[in-house]
Amino acid sequence: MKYVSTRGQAPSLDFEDVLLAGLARDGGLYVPEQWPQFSQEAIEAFAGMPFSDVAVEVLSPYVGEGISRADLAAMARDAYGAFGHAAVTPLVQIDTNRFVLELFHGPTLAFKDVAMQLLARLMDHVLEKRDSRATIIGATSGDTGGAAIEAFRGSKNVDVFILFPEGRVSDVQRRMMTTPREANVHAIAVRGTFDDAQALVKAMFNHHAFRDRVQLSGVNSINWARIVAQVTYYFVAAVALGAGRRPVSFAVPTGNFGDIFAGYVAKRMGLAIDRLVIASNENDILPRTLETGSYEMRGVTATTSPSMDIQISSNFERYLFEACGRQSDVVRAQMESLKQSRRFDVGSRAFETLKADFAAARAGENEVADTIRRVQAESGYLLDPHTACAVWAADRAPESNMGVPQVVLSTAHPAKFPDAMEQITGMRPGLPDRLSTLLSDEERYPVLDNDLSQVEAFIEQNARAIRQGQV
Ligand SMILES: Cc1ncc(COP(=O)(O)O)c(C=O)c1O
Ligand SMILES: N[C@@H](CCOP(=O)(O)O)C(=O)O
Repeated sequence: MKYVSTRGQAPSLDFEDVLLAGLARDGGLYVPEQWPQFSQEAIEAFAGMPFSDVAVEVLSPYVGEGISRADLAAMARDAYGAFGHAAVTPLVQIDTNRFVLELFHGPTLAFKDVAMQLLARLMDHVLEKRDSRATIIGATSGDTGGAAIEAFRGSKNVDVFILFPEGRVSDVQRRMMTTPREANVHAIAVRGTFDDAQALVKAMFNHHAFRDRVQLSGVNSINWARIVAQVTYYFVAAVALGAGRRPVSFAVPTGNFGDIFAGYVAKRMGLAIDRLVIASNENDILPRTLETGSYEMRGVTATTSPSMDIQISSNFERYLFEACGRQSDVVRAQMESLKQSRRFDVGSRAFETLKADFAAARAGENEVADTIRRVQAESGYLLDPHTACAVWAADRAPESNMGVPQVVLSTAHPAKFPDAMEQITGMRPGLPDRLSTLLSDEERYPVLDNDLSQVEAFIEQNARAIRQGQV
């Protein structure tokens, strides 16, 4: 399988190079040249398979020859073996036709672990094979950072630097990044928003001299491997609810558009998905785009679902590329317009496709709180604020009551947001015993300005690989 850039000006790469590249050299995002197809029989045959076996089936056509099926299977078994639930991503029924897909049974209690645990093993495997090293940078609004630091801590092949917006993540999220003691992992607070941090990451990728000097790699969902590893749970959930015989709908708490794009990929591969519902919090750029056909940035509002406090949804670029018929010059112009004027028009053809592929709704802060309290009162189930946005959106999506099973992706455990949960429910959800010292462990992190040269200098000074002259 070859991968092409959404901006059409970077070389096509195979899976291993895409895995290490992160962002394409023209600033675009890699997508596969074609979408592999599964027949309905092949999809139905996933029923009853262990999660890791479905992951191998889903990833194999994307990975190609470079990594053997046996190695991929061993990495998937290892990645998912340590999850806190035997099903890895269990479904819990909370209403007649409503199911919560719990994606938070990994080490850092958020859906990011599902992809990151496998991604770390894939990267290590490829770097080991090439006798090479990488410097990984990432931006986080709270969860990607902890998942990346957990997955790569102690790795001898990589140094990890995660930028998070100062004061805009929960204490639990911050401490998951700042308390690990391994010398190869670093959390950096940036004076700014997640969008600023993500812009710094992209700027480092686009600064080719720096990129080559430190052998930059990325673990945000700009990295294709992150997306494809998230596709697995759409198949697993849909098959458990009868996929093949009937369609299933999904409501997805959305920020960087990665998780919902993974659902779109599952659909392109043959999974019968009735509705993909984009759920946003007050930072509602995507629902507004679905209404108007115009993507327009506003300031970011801090909410009780901080991981979704995002205006620039990186993976929307992948979707635009598909929706406009893979015209990279159109995407390039849209991204240029976003940079210059903080807006772009989706275009009439892509707008029609967008409205056909997705529904969208925005949950305000009161609606998030009401949803958490209502679902708890009605079913006893405790939603975290991100998942609550998705329940709210699922209730409002057109055609959400057709008798089609509705799966709400639960992207984080409520214990990651104890202050918000206490404020909303009066109860403080506790962390699992294995994290009992998290809130008292010593933290280490610098606070840097939103300034490219300052951040690059910190990375160059602190990457072991660079200091030791190994890259
Ligand atoms: C808990 C949680 N929910 C939802 C999201 C949104 O996911 P995505 O960025 O893939 O749209 C994030 C972060 O991305 C998150 O951490
Ligand atoms: N919500 C995310 C933001 C980054 O998203 P990613 O999926 O592109 O890594 C976070 O928690 O960091």
